[in-house]
Amino acid sequence: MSAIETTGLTKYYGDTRGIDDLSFSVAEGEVFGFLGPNGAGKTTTIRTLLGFVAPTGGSATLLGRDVTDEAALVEAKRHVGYLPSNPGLDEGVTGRRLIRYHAALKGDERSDELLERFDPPVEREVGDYSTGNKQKLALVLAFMHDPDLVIMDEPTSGLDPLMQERLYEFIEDERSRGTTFFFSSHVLSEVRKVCDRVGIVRDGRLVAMEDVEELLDRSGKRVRVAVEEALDPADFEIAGVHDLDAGDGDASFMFTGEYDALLDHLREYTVRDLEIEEAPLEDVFMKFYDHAPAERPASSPPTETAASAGGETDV
Ligand SMILES: Nc1ncnc2c1ncn2[C@@H]1O[C@H](COP(=O)(O)OP(=O)(O)OP(=O)(O)O)[C@@H](O)[C@H]1O
Repeated sequence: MSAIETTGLTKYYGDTRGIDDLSFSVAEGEVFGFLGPNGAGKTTTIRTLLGFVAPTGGSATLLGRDVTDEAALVEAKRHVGYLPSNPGLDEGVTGRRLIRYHAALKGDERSDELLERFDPPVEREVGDYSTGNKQKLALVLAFMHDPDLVIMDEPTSGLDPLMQERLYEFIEDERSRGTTFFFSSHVLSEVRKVCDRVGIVRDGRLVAMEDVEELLDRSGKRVRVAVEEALDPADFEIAGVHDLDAGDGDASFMFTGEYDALLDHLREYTVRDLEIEEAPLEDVFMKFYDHAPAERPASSPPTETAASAGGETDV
């Protein structure tokens, strides 16, 4: 069984396209990153998966249960954690009180451990919390019932670098316990760090689905070389050289060829400096953002009228 499965999932808000014809699956135990520029449809996908808005077309299952079937969705959500991008927490109560409330709703398997890990100031009223502290409390609430699948909408927004690192470590630990993650992001470095696979959405459509390691392997390495001699582009007519920028005594390019051939070639020069590094993720992903073909025109009309949105509640 897939943790998440969508088939032709579509959501229009009136005439405005949210997502169109999304089909993908997330395997159990996988950490899946859902990437795309602003307005691409990431939040709409998450809200549709969680039943906060009804799809206009297509279907989706969470942990094998149809998200448009209310009873099935309630059952699925007992095993699902959700971290919204702006957790709308009740501001007039203490963090401790909210934790107790959530414990009564969905159970509490591990709030003590999570509080130790994320350390939000639980004795204070949530209204006095900083954005980062709200996010820490939201993390405790999202994980306290020990969910099998966790859906997170831009989880690191609002966290300082130290807390971001702590969250990445936590995701790693959870992954080794078999928890499945689906999270949206536009922070490319975090995708590199924690995701097994990424789906890239643009203008409401899925434009790529990639294994992160394979994607980086295929993209090759960035090479920078400085030599004593003057250089021109003809000096780098070697198989596997792309995006060449050759200056007077230095050159930089993407390389997908054989290293031996490159090193043999460089031996003809007096090399002053040589750097070979992983392709910058920005370059790798931007081509999907900018050039990937959309399957249909951006303004194609919905086939059915938008269904009414359900109320948004935490799970
Ligand atoms: N409630 C709504 N009513 C009307 N249009 C909406 C609504 N929510 C989203 N949209 C539209 O749907 C499209 C997808 O928006 P969505 O918020 O899902 O994108 P996103 O990828 O999450 O963007 P961001 O990274 O900026 O959060 C956008 O054109 C947006 O304007």
